[in-house]
Amino acid sequence: MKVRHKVSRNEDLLAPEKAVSTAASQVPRYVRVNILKTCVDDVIEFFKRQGYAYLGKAASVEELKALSGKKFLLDLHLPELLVFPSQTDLHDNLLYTSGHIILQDKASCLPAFLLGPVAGSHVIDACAAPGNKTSHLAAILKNKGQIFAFDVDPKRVATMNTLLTRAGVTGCQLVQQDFLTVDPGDRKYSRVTHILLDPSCSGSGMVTRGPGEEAAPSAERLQALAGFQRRVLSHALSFPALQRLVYSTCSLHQEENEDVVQAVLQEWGSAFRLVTAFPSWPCRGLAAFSGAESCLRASPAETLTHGFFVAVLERCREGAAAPSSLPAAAKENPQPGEGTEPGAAPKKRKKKKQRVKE
Ligand SMILES: C[S@@+](CC[C@H](N)C(=O)[O-])C[C@H]1O[C@@H](n2cnc3c(N)ncnc32)[C@H](O)[C@@H]1O
Repeated sequence: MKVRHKVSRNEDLLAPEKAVSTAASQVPRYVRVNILKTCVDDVIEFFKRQGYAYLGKAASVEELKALSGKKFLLDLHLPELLVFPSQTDLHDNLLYTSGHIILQDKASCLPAFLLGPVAGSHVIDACAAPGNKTSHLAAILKNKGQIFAFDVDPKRVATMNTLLTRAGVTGCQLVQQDFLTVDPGDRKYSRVTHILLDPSCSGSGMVTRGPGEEAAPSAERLQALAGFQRRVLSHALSFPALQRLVYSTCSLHQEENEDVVQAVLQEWGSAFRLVTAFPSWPCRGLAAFSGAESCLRASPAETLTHGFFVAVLERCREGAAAPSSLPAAAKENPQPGEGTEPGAAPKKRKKKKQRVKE
C-alpha cells in the first residue's frame, strides 16, 4: 500500500485517494524503453509483432490524446518513451516482466532526463524508492559511474532492490537511511556532482485509474511536508562537489513546490540559481516569485501526464557564463533529430547530419 501511495509512514495513508476525472482518464500509458537491456527500435518491432500499429514520432500532444485501439507513438519530448492509449495494460507483457520496458508516467521521466549526468558521474538519488527514477538515471549513465541511492523505508528499499535487479542496473549503492543523516563531508561523496531529489509529498498530482474521493491535504499536513522538503533540499545543496540538482514532486501545491525552491534559494544566497528546465515545455512554474517560470509543471489537462513539478538548480560560479538549461548528458549525446535543447527545434546544419547512436 505504502509503495503504491508513495509514502513512507502508515499515517500518510490516511490521505484520501483522488477521484477519476475526465482529464485523468485521458492520460496515456507511457512506456520507457530501458536502454540498459534493449533499444527503442527493437521494442517497436516487438510491439508490431504483437499486433500494434506504430504511428511514428508524435508531433503534438493532441496526437497523443487521439490515440486509440492497438496503436502507439514515439513521444514528442522524450527520446526513449513510447505512448499507448490510456487503457493499455502491459503489466503481464514479457518486455515488462523482464525489465526491458518500465511503465513510468512521462512527467516522472523528466527529473532524471533533466538532471542528465554524463556517463561516469557520481550521482545521489536522495529519496529513491521504489526506484523508477534511479533506473532511469542508471540508463542515462549507461551503468557507468556511481549512484548512491537512499530511502528511509525498509519495505520500499526491498521493492527497489527487485526493480533495479530486473532493470539490469549496476553501479548503484542502495542504502536504507534517512538522507538527512547522510554526511556531505564523507569522502565517499566527494565526487557527487548531481543530485536527484524527489521527496515525499502530498501526491496531490497523482491521478488514479480507480474510483475514489478527491480531497485536499490539510494545512497542517502541507506545512509538515513543506518543512521536510525545505530541510532535505537544503541538505542536498550542502554536498561540496554538487553542480546540478533536480527537485521534483508529484504535488500540485505551491507550498511544496515553488515556495520550497524560493525559500531554499534565499537561504543559500548567491550560491545556487534556477536554470530554465526544458524551455520548450508548455507548462511553467506558478508566478510565486521572480524566475519561478524557470520551473516546470505538468498536468493531465495540459501535458497529458500526472500532475508534477520540476526545478533544476545549478551552482553559480563566479564569472561563469549564463547557466545552460541543457543537461550535460544531452549535450554529449544529442538524440537524433534533436536540437541543442530538449524539445527545441532541430538546428540546421551545413555539414552532413551526424547521427549519434545511443
Ligand atoms: C516520492 S517517493 C520517491 C519515488 C522515487 N523517486 C521513484 O521515482 O521511484 C519519496 C520517497 O522518499 C522516501 N523518504 C521519505 N523521507 C525520507 C528521508 N528522510 N530520507 C530518505 N528517504 C526518504 C520515502 O520512503 C519515499 O520512498
